[in-house]
Amino acid sequence: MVGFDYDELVNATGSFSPTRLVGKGSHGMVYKAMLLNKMVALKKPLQHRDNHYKLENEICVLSSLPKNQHVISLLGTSQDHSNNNKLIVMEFMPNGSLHDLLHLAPTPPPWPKRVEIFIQVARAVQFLHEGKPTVIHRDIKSENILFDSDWNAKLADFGLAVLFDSPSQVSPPAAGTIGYLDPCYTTPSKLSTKNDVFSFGVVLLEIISCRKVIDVSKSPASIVDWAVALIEEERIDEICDARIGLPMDMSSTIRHILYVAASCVSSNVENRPTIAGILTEMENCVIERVRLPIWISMWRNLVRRKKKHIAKKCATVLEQSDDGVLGDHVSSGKLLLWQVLADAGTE
Ligand SMILES: Nc1ncnc2c1ncn2[C@@H]1O[C@H](COP(=O)(O)OP(=O)(O)OP(=O)(O)O)[C@@H](O)[C@H]1O
Repeated sequence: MVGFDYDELVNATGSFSPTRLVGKGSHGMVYKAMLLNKMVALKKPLQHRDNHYKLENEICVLSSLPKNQHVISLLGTSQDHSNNNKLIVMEFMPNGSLHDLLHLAPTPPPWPKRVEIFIQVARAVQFLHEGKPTVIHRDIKSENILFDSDWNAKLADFGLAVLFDSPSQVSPPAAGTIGYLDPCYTTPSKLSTKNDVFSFGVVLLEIISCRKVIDVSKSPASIVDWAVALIEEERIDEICDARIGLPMDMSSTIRHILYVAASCVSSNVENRPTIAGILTEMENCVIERVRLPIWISMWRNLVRRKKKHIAKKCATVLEQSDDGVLGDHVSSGKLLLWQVLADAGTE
């Protein structure tokens, strides 16, 4: 890991100028800066002792991870020798967060993009849960899913993450963000990968509905209570973001993903799937969807050929018929048939 010169970072951010500020969390401010001809993001903790611990923890977890395309990359750190303040230098994510995309962007994301995001975030979580040691993120939420320049999703903010070596290790106090936090995670001993699975399920519901995870103007206020009741009653359409129509060929995929989400947020921890199980389910239903257009096009070809065949037969009969006997009826019938033939040829 690179150790950056603190003064160089101060310079690169214009002394932490507000014009370079790209985000603010409850623990730190994030600035963009040009370093070695590359745009990077710098995280500076807010002045509170706990925030420095969180930053140290984030450095410790991120530096223990191998590179992954769906997890934010740590580029280095820096230390202000006058007060021991640390800074994190990480890759810059220019396209904002999933939270902004869902709740602030003028145009809602199309359904195939939403499915791509589910899978990319699931891959990030799988990488953490199946690594050695296992990492439990503890703060999976739409604000912590950021987009790179190609709109690939990456999981960020490892301030609360835990390196989970064995179930007997001393766990930190339960923590997370209200709305995403597993209600079963009430004591340190309840820490498990299933806490992340719960939060991931909430993110799935948020992506599909674009509803705020806690909306006090609605009843029920919690997205989980609202969506699970609708899923149980098979009222799937009412959950889907109404600003953008759900294409027919996507409806079974989204239905399937809603079932996955419902199992992730199950109040019985044992009933929740592992992230590997979730990923297999999601990838299977995407493969189904990709297969569908092949069947549709085969079916359409068959219909087109039949239409052409029937139209040609009718045309021959009409050619052979005596226009004089049937008069205008035949002429308009021919016209109609040529229209059918033309349609069959161009469809
Ligand atoms: N690498 C990055 N590139 C661009 N923007 C970023 C980057 N990292 C963070 N941000 C922006 O800064 C915001 C705050 O960052 P982050 O969530 O890491 O701070 P935090 O104080 O730990 O947050 P929390 O309140 O969740 O604890 C993010 O929501 C995002 O908008």
